[in-house]
Amino acid sequence: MSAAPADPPFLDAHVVVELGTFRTDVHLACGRGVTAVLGPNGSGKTTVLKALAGLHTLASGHVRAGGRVWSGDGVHLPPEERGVGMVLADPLLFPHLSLLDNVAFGPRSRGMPRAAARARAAEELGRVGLTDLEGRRPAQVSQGQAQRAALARALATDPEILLLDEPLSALDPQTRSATRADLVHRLREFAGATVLVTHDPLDALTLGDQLLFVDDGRVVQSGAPAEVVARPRSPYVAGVVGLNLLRGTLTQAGQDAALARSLDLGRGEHLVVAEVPGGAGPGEELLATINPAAITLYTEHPAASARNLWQLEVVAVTVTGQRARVRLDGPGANQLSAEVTLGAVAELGVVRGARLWASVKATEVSVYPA
Ligand SMILES: Nc1ncnc2c1ncn2[C@@H]1O[C@H](COP(=O)(O)OP(=O)(O)OP(=O)(O)O)[C@@H](O)[C@H]1O
Repeated sequence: MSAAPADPPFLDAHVVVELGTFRTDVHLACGRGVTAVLGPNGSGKTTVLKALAGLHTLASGHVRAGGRVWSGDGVHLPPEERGVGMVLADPLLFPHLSLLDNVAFGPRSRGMPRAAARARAAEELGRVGLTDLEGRRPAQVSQGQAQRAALARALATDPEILLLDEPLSALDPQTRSATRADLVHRLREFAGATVLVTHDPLDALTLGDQLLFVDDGRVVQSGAPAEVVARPRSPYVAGVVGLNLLRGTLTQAGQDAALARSLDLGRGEHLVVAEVPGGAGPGEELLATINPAAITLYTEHPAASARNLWQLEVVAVTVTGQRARVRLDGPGANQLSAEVTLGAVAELGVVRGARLWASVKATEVSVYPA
């Protein structure tokens, strides 16, 4: 008996766009729910959104949504014929219209009679908690309220795909946090697929059902948030989820017993680990993560010799609340980050240029196939 075929993704896209010398080549397969797209500046995130919206023509590939072809096979539907709603960092509301008329503009421009469009707008504003403010103009509401109105406007046209490009980035931290909570609530009720472009790991982890990391126009990793957080596959992804990532090969058996379970990091450096993935053989390439909080710093060579010990230079210190993130550099453990208390910063004299010893226990290293 053969298994029933899986449902095709609600949004299935292979976006190949050429902008001058920059080429984006990204596959997206999204079910209903939120796909969060992360990547460094200039990596192609907005290009993907614009291609989905029909604002860029594909050099090749396709965009299919809700069972229809939007791009590809000789088709290029203009933006207004795609079922997309878009929210950018700037809410871009018409200043001379009330919130109600701003939101009604979408359905009106798609041919809905005025009274019906206003009723639809009122319903959408109610869903983002703005009923009391629907008669106000954009200048008479807060930044967060304006952004919620922009979301209502995007959803008032009943899009199949909702595209959000850094929707919270222009908000101050407190408004951002409240608006993020509103967004989580509203998106849960949205029946289509949402593609959210963001730089903020918290946005991605709280809103995303799946994460897609893009670098230099390519997907470098995708998966469920828990999977990505546990097993980052590139330094960029590891940085976003706050882990150190090292790559090495499993040491050949039969060498020094102390190094029996270790990764050869190159340049004569080894990382001793407690466990290796089942079935991994000598010479196999592996990835290893280390939580910055698991790294201990010393000013002198510690007496109790931890197996993983490096002498490194402090290249940056950043403070968040009661803890400091210390970026260290040196041979064998390039760009290692440690997280220590502010007390330790004072005690150890952690300043840029200081040379410190950093150690991590083998049991604190998590190893998985590269
Ligand atoms: N119209 C254009 N013509 C030529 N190159 C462009 C054009 N638009 C964007 N680019 C280039 O394409 C690359 C990707 O841009 P894109 O805006 O998609 O990046 P992004 O990941 O959204 O960046 P950011 O996080 O900074 O918003 C960049 O190198 C950018 O300079």
